[in-house]
Amino acid sequence: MDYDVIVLGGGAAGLATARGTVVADARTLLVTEGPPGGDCTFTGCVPSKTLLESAADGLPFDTAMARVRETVAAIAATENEDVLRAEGIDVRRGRARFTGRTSIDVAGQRFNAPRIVIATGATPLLPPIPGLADVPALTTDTVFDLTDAPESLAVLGGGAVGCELAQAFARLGVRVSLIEAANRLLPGVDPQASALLTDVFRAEGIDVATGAAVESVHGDDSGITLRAGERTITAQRLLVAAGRRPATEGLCLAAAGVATGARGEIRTDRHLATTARGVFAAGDVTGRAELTHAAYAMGRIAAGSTSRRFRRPSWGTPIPSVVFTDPEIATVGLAEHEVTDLRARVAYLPMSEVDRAVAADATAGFVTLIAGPKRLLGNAGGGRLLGATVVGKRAGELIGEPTLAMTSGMFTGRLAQAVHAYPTWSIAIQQAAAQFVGEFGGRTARPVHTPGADRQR
Ligand SMILES: Cc1cc2nc3c(=O)[nH]c(=O)nc-3n(C[C@H](O)[C@H](O)[C@H](O)COP(=O)(O)OP(=O)(O)OC[C@H]3O[C@@H](n4cnc5c(N)ncnc54)[C@H](O)[C@@H]3O)c2cc1C
Ligand SMILES: NC(=O)c1ccc[n+]([C@@H]2O[C@H](COP(=O)([O-])OP(=O)(O)OC[C@H]3O[C@@H](n4cnc5c(N)ncnc54)[C@H](O)[C@@H]3O)[C@@H](O)[C@H]2O)c1
Repeated sequence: MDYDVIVLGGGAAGLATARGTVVADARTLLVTEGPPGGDCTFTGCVPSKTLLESAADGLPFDTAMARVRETVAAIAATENEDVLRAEGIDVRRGRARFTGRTSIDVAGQRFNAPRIVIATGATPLLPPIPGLADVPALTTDTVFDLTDAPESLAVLGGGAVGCELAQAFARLGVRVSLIEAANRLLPGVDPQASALLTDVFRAEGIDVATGAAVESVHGDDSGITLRAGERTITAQRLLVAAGRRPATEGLCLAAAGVATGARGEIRTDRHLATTARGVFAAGDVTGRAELTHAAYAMGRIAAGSTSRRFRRPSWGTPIPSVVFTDPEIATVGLAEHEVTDLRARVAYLPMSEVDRAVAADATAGFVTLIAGPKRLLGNAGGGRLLGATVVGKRAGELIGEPTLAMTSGMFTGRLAQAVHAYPTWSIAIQQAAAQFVGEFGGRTARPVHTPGADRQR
């Protein structure tokens, strides 16, 4: 065999896999069509967060875009082909396809290895909306190449991409319409977070349409018109942010015996093994959690799975998620509307009761912690944490503590017991957790799904 492990795809998942196998002394080949770094570095997290930061700093559009290009280049330089080769990873640029369970082809050259890890990511999804394929729509693959600000932008899809980029473009002076088919923005998060973000967006001048499934699109370079039920939305440019689909096209998965699921995702077990012996998958292509840190975590598991026969690492650790709007929306585990165990309790704390938020005049937001009984111990010590939602200025930083609590399975009351520095934002977690072991500021944890619970807020 040419190598011990071949990794297909050089995004977060592929890089974590290759770095994990090479330190275990496995001869490792990384084949990647795009440059190492993948979606996160070039068309995802890095450009979008730089654009949001630039917009918050009040930079003009062209300066903001220049900062995006500089930041992408700086981060790409930390993981380029030279860096990887210096770490002992063989890198081959090109598109790979399977020719068998242990062999691949890259531009006519064949490589083989007993273990292959598929980490080819995902690509923007263009929904089958009449007319969409005929208009010059932007996606996240192209939007960061803009050099001039459009006068107006219609954003199709109110998920994480749509919300983050709608706010960034609006703050950069673009007239933005945001159109979401579900009855609220970010349909997966706590409904109160969706409502709060909608209010903030509208106050910033974003035209938010929810419950508005786009049914037809037409237009050209000079303008686009979208129809969603009774509504007609026009804008100079259109950004499609309607989700992503696993990138498996042309991989010839059948040649290796790798099966896919209903959404085109590669089917994997908890060790990230596919249906083909010796072939594993990690990252967005598995459809498990489309996040960089999740892709990284999966890459580490896949690397472990390629080298160990027994006690292979498993997927299942709590994965936090942050939407980097202002305010940020950070979640881990369950939101209240997803809880089914009626023994669970909910602690709610509005940011208006957190002194740092008051001092910063940034009280839009809240913390919700959900805790359930521990095995044999019930709710003693506050039970164990099942989930958290934090909405606020630094929510993305605050979600780390609940994630740690869930990962370690510790008593929720420990979050209240640990002394937090005053006046930090993170004290909000301590104040909320205190509600599980007593009363704090007149608040105690309440049962989930209490009739009229919303009125308590
Ligand atoms: C606008 C935007 C913002 C985002 N913001 C965040 C964020 O703030 N935080 C967060 O956690 N996540 C964010 N994400 C999601 C994050 O970018 C992805 O979850 C992550 O990049 C997935 O990594 P991956 O390694 O699975 O795939 P990718 O990064 O997509 O890497 C796949 C690689 O495989 C290569 N490839 C594909 N097919 C082949 C083939 N046949 N042969 C060889 N190579 C191939 C590709 O060229 C690519 O380099 C964002 C996504 C978008 C679009
Ligand atoms: N900060 C972050 O962590 C971050 C940021 C951006 C993206 N991401 C990841 O990237 C992935 C892709 O994000 P996304 O926002 O594109 O996808 P998404 O699936 O989260 O959201 C797409 C939205 O488009 C809506 N939609 C689909 N068809 C529509 C139609 N015809 N009319 C109106 N609305 C329609 C859907 O209802 C959905 O709410 C996500 O899974 C996310 O995990 C993460």
